[in-house]
Amino acid sequence: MGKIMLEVNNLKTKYVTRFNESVYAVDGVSLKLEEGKSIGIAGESGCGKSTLALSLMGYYFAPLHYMEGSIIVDGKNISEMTPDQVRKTVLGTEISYIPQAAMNALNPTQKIINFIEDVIHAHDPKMPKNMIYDLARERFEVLNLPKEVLQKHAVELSGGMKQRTVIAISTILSPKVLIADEPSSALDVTSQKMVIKMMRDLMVKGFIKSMIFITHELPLLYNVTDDIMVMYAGQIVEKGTAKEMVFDPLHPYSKGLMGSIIVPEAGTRDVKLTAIPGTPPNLKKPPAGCRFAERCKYAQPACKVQSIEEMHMDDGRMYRCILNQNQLKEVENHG
Ligand SMILES: Nc1ncnc2c1ncn2[C@@H]1O[C@H](COP(=O)(O)OP(=O)(O)OP(=O)(O)O)[C@@H](O)[C@H]1O
Repeated sequence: MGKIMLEVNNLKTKYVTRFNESVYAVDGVSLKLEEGKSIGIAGESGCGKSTLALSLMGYYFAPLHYMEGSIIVDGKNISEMTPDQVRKTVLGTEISYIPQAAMNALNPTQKIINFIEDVIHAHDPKMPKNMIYDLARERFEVLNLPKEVLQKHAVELSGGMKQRTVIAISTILSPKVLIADEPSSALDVTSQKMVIKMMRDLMVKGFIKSMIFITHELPLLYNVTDDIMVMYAGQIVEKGTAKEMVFDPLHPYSKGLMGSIIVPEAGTRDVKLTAIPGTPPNLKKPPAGCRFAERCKYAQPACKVQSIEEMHMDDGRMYRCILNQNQLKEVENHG
């Protein structure tokens, strides 16, 4: 096993709304990410992926609140740091986050090099301009961006270039963990894959140490991340290698998620277009039993009352269901 870059144990976070209601958006998430590895996190809209990304940085501001659990980045526990400590000692260097639609958030009045200078100077106020240029050019090369882009404004760039520029800015301090939330959803599928592969190249070249990608599209992660976790209603319901998860999902929700997605590349998998009926539960009052039970065609009476623990298998896979694979097959065949 390689060095652990990120270890998360039983992390729970919630939003507190202005009506003082709690939304339990991340409820007991654990994960381990090794140096040189990537994890993809997939799930439907509203299942807590973005909240998990925000929570992993340990940077909590109302309405998001930390409840319990630990986040350890390269041996350092960041879960109990103040936002100010996190800003100074974690963001950019330990963990860097590319939020959804980040490419549209670039201030149009600034040149690209200015963004890069700002990020570097927040961390190292004395770094001279020529060194900043060198660092920027190095990243740009891996990301296939001409150095002229450094002198341009965001509005002058195409969508793909803007996306790659955002990645260059976010990784300029060589973070140990890069978290990218739907890093490329505004692009076509081929460009999306390209963007994700470029991030991988950054990791291979040592500019970042590990990565987490968040996406709706589980198959997009195949061939791109090492492992995939499927998230549902604030919990991880399944974890396996990308290949296992795409070709042999175990949890009924992952099976449904695979079936509800059109696969971009022919031959990746036979897919029938069947959306999962129903909607995720309200996270203000999550169900006592399995959170997916209301939508699950395999559900048994016990599923709705009994809390469902993670089931760890000998081969390292995990899924959260009281039925084993034989029992699921049995239900499939005999109802
Ligand atoms: N600021 C907020 N205040 C209260 N509840 C929130 C807030 N932001 C998100 N939520 C709720 O938290 C839950 C998880 O939302 P989150 O955005 O993390 O899901 P997601 O899987 O990232 O969805 P998407 O793929 O659409 O971004 C949802 O029930 C959502 O309504």
